[in-house]
Amino acid sequence: MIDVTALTRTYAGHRAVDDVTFTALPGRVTGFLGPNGAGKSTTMRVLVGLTPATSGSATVLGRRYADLPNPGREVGVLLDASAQHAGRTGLETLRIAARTMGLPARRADEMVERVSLTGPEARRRVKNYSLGMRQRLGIATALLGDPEVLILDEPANGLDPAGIRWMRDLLRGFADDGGTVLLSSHLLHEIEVVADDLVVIGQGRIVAQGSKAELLTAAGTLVRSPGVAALAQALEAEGVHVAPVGPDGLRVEADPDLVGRIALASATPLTELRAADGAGLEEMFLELTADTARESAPEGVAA
Ligand SMILES: Nc1ncnc2c1ncn2[C@@H]1O[C@H](COP(=O)(O)OP(=O)(O)OP(=O)(O)O)[C@@H](O)[C@H]1O
Repeated sequence: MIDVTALTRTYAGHRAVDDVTFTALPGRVTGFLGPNGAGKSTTMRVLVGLTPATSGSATVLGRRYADLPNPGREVGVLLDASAQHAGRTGLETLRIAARTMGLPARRADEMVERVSLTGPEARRRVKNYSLGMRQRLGIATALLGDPEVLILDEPANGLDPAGIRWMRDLLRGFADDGGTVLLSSHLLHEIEVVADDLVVIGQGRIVAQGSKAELLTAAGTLVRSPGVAALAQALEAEGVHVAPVGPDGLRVEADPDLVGRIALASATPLTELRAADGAGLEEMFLELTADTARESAPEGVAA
């Protein structure tokens, strides 16, 4: 269980994290999603005591991370895979971490297997590791103490498709066994597949949160029609909010059933009518973060 309440972290007057509140529950994977610079890493750094909060609180298993007696046994953390000691081998890294946590050395060997590093890879110095191998080593370190909670910042960075699949299965299994997983990403698709709950952040502020199912439902209906203008008018006359999608489509904040009935009543032909899930979540993410993403065009400039 992770609890973040009214958390604010300011750097030189800039609110990197601004009044953020969310919970990550046991048995669920919570995806922490936002564009670059949104405040994900800062929130996670506060959670694990690497950066103090300016105000608000962040607790893991009901306590501040710094107050956990043996944090590695309770919380597995992967914040920056490139922060590992470059001159040590992977196995040495794990053995030292095991000793620090009071675990037997064989636990390190078990973790090497768990993250599918080969024997020769585990005996190679970390400076010669690929980014994907560093991520696997970082995940092995996080899992070493058999924690209840995992906090992972962009863990899929550098993993190939098979590695991403492997990590997804690992996180799913961890949550299914009752663990709490908080993982961040700036890529919706990466998170969409594995997360049960989503917390979306832009410019330090939460812009949406809820179960993936809820957020998908909130994405409404996608409808296309050769008479799209008339359809938009009919829907709006019923008090239903619409937004254009392409030349002949609308995204409608209502169920497909209601949209179909209004189309029938207004005798407007339809070429497509469906729940706007999947693509809807992506659109929602882009919309929610468009104001905050650095890629968005400045006001008054055509994109
Ligand atoms: N130590 C620091 N000093 C000053 N500003 C900082 C510091 N750490 C983070 N920031 C600023 O806080 C904001 C949030 O950064 P953060 O790294 O938390 O974002 P993020 O969502 O993790 O982004 P990314 O996806 O790029 O990793 C950014 O504007 C960043 O420049």
